[in-house]
Amino acid sequence: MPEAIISPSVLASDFGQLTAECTRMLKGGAQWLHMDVMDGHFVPNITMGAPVLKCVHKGVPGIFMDVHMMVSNPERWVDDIADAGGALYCFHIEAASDPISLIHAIHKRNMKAGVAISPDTPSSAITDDIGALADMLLVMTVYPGRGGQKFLERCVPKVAELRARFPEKDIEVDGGLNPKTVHVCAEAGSNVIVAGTAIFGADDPPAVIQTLKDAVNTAQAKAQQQPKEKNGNGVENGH
Ligand SMILES: O=C(CO)[C@H](O)[C@H](O)COP(=O)(O)O
Repeated sequence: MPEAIISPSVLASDFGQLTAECTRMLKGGAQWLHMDVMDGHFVPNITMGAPVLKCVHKGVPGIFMDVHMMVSNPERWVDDIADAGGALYCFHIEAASDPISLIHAIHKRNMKAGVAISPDTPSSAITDDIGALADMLLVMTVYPGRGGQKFLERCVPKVAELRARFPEKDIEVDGGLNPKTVHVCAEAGSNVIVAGTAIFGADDPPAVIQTLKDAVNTAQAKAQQQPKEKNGNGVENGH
């Protein structure tokens, strides 16, 4: 099973202290930082772009920037984000005209490729060839555009559908995640947890990071222990 990864969303950070905020999260046990890039077209908000990411990359040695591109024309920014030090380039399937070519372009720049689906997009939009080529699949559990929204539990079945089709891939969830809502996502098969408000707004962010990580590890251990489905004769299927 892919490892539990916590990726705090910088949308909930103090943007005036972005480098220090990212460093604080890594020291607190986070492995990735979720960098929310919004262009005012794909979503009704503007955050930051490659110039800011470049400064963060320079100021935070070893950072893994999990860059979530909430932009139209995601093809346009691959080189800029790669040059800025992006480690993972996640684009929205709704915004991409040729997802396969885009994934190849991302890989060519030595970044991992992520494919995101918004709440109203079915998991089937990630076709077998796209899912097989991507490194990470992102199921949004809020409408992209701003932090602090209510978790949409109706999106969780899509996590289970994707986990069944792609057992080895990283599957990320993003939006309204906290120590209460994480469990349904982890049990459905998500291993990469994005949380903004719940981590940056906490009195003890390292404790929240650990709680989220524990939820994934516990769900994975439970899934591995579950006895295989048995047929009417008490014999395990497949034997
Ligand atoms: O991509 C996002 C919104 O578009 C944010 O990453 C997401 O909403 C996380 O914030 P929070 O944990 O506060 O819900």
